[in-house]
Amino acid sequence: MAQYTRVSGSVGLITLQNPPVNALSAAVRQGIVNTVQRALSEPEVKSVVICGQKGAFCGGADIKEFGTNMSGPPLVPMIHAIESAVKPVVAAIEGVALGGGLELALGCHYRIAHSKARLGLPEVTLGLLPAAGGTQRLPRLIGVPAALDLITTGRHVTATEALQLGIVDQITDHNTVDVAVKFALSVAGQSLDSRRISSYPCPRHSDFDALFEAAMQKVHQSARGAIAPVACVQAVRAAATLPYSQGMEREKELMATLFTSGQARALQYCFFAQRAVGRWSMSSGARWDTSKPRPVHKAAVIGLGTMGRGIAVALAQAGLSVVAVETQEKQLIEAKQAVTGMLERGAKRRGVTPALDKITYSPNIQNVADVDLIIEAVFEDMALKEKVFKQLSAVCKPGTFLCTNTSGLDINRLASQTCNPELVVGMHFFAPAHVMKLLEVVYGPRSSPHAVATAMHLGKKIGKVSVAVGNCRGFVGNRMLKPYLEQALFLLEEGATPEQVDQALEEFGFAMGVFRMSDLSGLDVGWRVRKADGLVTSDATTGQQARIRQGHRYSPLGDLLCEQGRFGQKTGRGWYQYDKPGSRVAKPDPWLQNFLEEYRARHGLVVRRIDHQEVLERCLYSLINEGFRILEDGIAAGPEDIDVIYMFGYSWPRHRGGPMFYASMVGLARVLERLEYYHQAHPDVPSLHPSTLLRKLVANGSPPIHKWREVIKKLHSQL
Ligand SMILES: CC/C=C\C/C=C/C(=O)SCCNC(=O)CCNC(=O)[C@H](O)C(C)(C)COP(=O)(O)OP(=O)(O)OC[C@H]1O[C@@H](n2cnc3c(N)ncnc32)[C@H](O)[C@@H]1OP(=O)(O)O
Repeated sequence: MAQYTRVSGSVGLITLQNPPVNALSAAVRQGIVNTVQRALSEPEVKSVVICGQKGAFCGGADIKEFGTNMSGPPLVPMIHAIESAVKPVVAAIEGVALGGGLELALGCHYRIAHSKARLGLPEVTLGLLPAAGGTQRLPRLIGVPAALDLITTGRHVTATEALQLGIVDQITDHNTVDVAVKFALSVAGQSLDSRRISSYPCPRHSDFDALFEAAMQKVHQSARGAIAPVACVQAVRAAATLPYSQGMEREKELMATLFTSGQARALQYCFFAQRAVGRWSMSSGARWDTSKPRPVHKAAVIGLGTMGRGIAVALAQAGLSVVAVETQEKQLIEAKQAVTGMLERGAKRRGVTPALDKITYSPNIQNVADVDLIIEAVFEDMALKEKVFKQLSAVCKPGTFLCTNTSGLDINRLASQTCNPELVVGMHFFAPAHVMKLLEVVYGPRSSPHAVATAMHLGKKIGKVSVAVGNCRGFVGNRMLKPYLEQALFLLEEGATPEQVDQALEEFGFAMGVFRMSDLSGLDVGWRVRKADGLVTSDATTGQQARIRQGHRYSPLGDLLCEQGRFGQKTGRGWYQYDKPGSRVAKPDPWLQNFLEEYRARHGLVVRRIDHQEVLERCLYSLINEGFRILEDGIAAGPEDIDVIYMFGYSWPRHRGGPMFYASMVGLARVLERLEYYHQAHPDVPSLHPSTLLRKLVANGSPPIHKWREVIKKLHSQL
């Protein structure tokens, strides 16, 4: 809807009304068309102001309408009618002007923004392009390089940057609508010839060919197979090289190909999935809307290794007071230096003062006595963590939440070391902890809803996308990673090379293939865990028996590399070779080739040709299969939780919508059929055995992903 009022005698004020962000639904578009017509037809009205209700101008097209048969007036002629108006139209921008919202503002003759407003064309992040004239008007207004940057990245700009770029004409700290009305009165009757952006020539550039070639190269490098950024460059190129009307035709054509693409569906699913995870629930039935977080003003971090340092930085940057504890004197000094550097670099990037005074460093665990919440980040060793939890429980004030940054150990066991197990939750950060957006908040059987609510709330405060998950080995992310890594090793045994496996996964869209990623994380990390689990030793050294553990197929390849001191990038050798320890450029290693050949010969393994399809199916479907088991076990509340974890923590390509969404796109029947096929070929690999939930979903006619929760509920009620 849009409301129309006449203010100051001669200004028609149009207010978009569709809370919370005044998205351009069919009703809002119809409202704009009607009210603009009315304002233009009333002789008393000399100028018009468009604003949004409740402090938000407009969050763009209504994403919920995409995929439906969109009725109501289309955006392009609506904006054209505003631009062609003979009375000045002023956009009063408060809050956000994003996507179609900014395109609407670009159709107005003047734009006045509040100093706190944010503007942008984020359509690319939804697999689309700004197809309401945004790709044609913005380059004409601010030049091709700046428009390319905004349209291909989708980044939001502040009002100040928008003013510098020339997107807005004025910014104000006062009531934006009042300022806009006053301005509208002052420009009433003036010529609008120079105010219609579509009539501007696109600013020339010394070498358009080179500029667009560089832009295309840049998006190809960063897009990892996403098609929208490429279409954005093509559309801006049309603005630079064609008359406006032909440019609009090109924009429409390109949008048509994007609009119906699977990538747009995936990215729009991601948008809503990211918001859905905030509405968390626990398997006990406790939920986000009935569980109140407790305030956290002061926090402590125990253990200042890589993770602890990142966590301390993330907390301090969000304005919390932090006690950073490291009992090893030398480590404490090094950590202080490192954290100071991280805070200074971060502050420089963001143009703020570094939050150095927010952190106090201490070698003494007793100094956490007055904090509200503690995050333990000591070495990943159960005995050590148990000891620390016991100590913490004795020294902290009543009500202090005790969190652990374990990546997979049992939360319940740690909770049982404390006097108040209901205050214990996992906060699983991802490295580097001050950069990576994902936080798994892990609840054990005794964690209280308040503890979960507090950790989720804190996660949001420090800028993380937090997902609440249940307690099991590896939680959601690392539990699903296990079969994926396992398949990659089996593929090497059967004849593939690390380069081949990585290439297939990188072409799929992962930032790094499994072997390059393992080299980066350090091969010794998993080795230590496998040793603790008693998996590394075997009575046999050759033949099939040497590759069986606890009754199932096991590949000792990773263990053998570690025994050679090949821990990955940090030692200069792993699945690849590197120029020197710490170098990042991975090169195929002839040593590894020989090693694999000898290994296969020793174990009587027959090499065969493995294609990309098999690599993808075995690695991804086994991971997805585990995802179904996680849903079955109630460890994740819904597929969105898993998908968000994989997109934000494991570089799963966003344009494929997360592993569970991807499975729904491939077709559940197809995933089931391929898992059955591979399980028949490898009956000693349980992770290839299709899960009950997958079978149930297929038996139920493979319902769309938003209906899976119903099937899961039914399944749980049958158990
Ligand atoms: C046919 C097409 C022709 C022309 C091309 C035009 C295309 C477009 O305009 S595409 C849309 C472009 N706009 C965006 O991408 C903005 C999306 N929204 C956001 O980035 C954020 O929501 C926000 C910055 C506007 C606000 O952030 P925040 O304050 O953190 O709130 P939430 O993100 O939680 O959002 C609150 C609530 O609003 C829903 N919502 C937000 N934007 C839209 C939208 N454009 N359409 C529909 N719904 C929207 C969001 O889902 C939340 O709802 P729930 O709480 O129910 O999840």
